[in-house]
Amino acid sequence: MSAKSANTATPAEVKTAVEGFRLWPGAFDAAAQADLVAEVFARLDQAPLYRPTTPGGRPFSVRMSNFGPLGWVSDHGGYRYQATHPETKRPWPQIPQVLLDLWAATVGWPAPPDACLVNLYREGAKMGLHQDRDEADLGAPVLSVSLGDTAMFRIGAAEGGRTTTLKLESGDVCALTGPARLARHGIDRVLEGSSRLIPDGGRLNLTLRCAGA
Ligand SMILES: O=C(O)CCC(=O)C(=O)O
Ligand SMILES: [Fe+2]
Repeated sequence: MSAKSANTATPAEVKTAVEGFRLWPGAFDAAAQADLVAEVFARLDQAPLYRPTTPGGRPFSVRMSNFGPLGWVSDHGGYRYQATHPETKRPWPQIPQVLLDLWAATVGWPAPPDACLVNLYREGAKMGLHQDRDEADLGAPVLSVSLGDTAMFRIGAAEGGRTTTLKLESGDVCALTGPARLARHGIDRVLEGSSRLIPDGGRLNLTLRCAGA
């Protein structure tokens, strides 16, 4: 299915080496990317980016916030979803409509997402290989939008074994579905300065999930 709602000239889904890992390169055109970045930063005024820590107490290199009824957080209490920002204690802002439309146009899951994690990568930030498994229903897909600097994304099967690396560029959309829902994945590095989309530079990643029951 095309991601027409993302304001594009019918982006095509491309085949990848990992079954269930779906990729729509250039799903957002330049104008749609700029609109989305503006919408995201306006919402971040209400829910500022912050640097979470791992349950063991190490700060993430990525700065984070969330939109939607539930937001992913991490601290000494573990990984979980909660309805409020850990620092401001306020509810997260709403998920932008364009992202809800994108979800409906791509992954075809009957329920809308209730969580949108916002990741900002700057100054060498990266994300180690991991699985997304803090959601109540691990059958629901995970959909992610890349904006700004290009990322080197690594992905491999849930069980382990060899991994594949591919570039995620600004405007690309990808999804972990079906057999790839629990795929191990991470961001090895971000190619600093490869895009001028984000004010003050960097890479923004928006990840939509069905987190609650
Ligand atoms: O930044 C990305 O593209 C991946 C982010 C991710 O895997 C996560 O937040 O769980
Ligand atoms: Fe992830």
